[in-house]
Amino acid sequence: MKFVDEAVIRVEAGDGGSGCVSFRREKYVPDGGPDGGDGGDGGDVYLQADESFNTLIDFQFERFHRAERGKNGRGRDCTGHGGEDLVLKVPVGTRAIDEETEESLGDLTAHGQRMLVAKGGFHGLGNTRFKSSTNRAPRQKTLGTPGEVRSLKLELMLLADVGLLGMPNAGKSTFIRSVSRAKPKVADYPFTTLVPNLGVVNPRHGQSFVIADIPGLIEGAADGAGLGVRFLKHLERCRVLLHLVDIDPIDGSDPVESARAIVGELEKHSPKLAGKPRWLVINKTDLLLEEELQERIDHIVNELEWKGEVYTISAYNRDGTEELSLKLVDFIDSLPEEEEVDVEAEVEFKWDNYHKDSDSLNEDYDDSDDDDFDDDDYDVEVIYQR
Ligand SMILES: Nc1nc2c(ncn2[C@@H]2O[C@H](COP(=O)(O)OP(=O)(O)OP(=O)(O)O)[C@@H](O)[C@H]2O)c(=O)[nH]1
Ligand SMILES: [Mg+2]
Repeated sequence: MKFVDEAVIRVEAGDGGSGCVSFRREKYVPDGGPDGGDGGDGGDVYLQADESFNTLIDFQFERFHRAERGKNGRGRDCTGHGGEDLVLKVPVGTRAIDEETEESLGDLTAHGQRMLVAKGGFHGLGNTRFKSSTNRAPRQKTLGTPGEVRSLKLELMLLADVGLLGMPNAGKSTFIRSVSRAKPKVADYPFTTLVPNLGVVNPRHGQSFVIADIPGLIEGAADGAGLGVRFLKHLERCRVLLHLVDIDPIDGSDPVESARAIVGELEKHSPKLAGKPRWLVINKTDLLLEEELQERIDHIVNELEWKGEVYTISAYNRDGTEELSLKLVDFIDSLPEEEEVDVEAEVEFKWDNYHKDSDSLNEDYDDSDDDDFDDDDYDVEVIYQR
């Protein structure tokens, strides 16, 4: 399964509707007072996690998303309607990043969780608001403020329980093929896998886990060699990592050296990942005769001074793979639940002082000595003129 896990979109909140300048005009009521209503606030744009989506592929095709503008105010004290909010459904596990500042806005980690990503504009005020004892026929109004516009980078962290690590050609894709229904390409050359693959493993009825196959790592990956370490981020949420080691590499390289290189890259790139439970999985046992096999396994384990779990498999023959899957499902089930996420809580909005600007805008209007109706009319929407 090909996984689209990044998308850049543009979100535009609605502008605030403008206030209105209008005066009451009725039979037998000469000189009716001001009755221009306020505009409505612009609609906000939210991201909402939804477990029925598991890729960001829709956002690759539809990049522009705009919430509704607030309606302008009208005469007879009619306030304009607020613009409708726009809620974009994204898969659980999506992270939103501001493309310009590269600031992470937050992660959506549970179904139903919402995050505000663009705040709608604040409404403009109608002329009713400017009425005072000295100015009973004000002709001021304010315009709505523009809605926020933002370029967002969405990243989907694959929510895999088990992550596969290893050199190119170690047999990672063969392993995921043998234990799940995922069918990534397998070939006898390095860097066959170019995008992460996910597979669901179901070793026992009612118990399953998700496994992630990522492109192989090589020495220097943390500095960009090969395909680099950018795919390691997909393993950040895994509960356990499987380090696959080819027992008899076709290019004659030393499995111990290769394994050390992987651990080195992991530590260099992310101490958090390096601190996760890691199991050694020695693959391709079918390539060696039995007497040679045990010797080679012991050698690898001793040289690496490996203290943790060790498994030996032949991913190709499916030898030992079922046992490993059962151990994995039991291990994952035995772990304490991950921190509870408060689903009700909205993710904090980082620009909550946004309205400060629109408030100060209104203070600029000092109508105490503004009796001159011919004053700058440029932004006044005149509905009624005496
Ligand atoms: N004999 C034998 N060959 C295997 C076994 N597992 C994988 N292979 C072979 O090793 C080669 C590489 O396998 P892949 O599964 O593509 O390896 P990978 O780790 O996904 O490689 P990259 O995607 O390049 O990182 C293929 O030719 C497989 O057929 C095994 O258990 N025994
Ligand atoms: Mg592969």
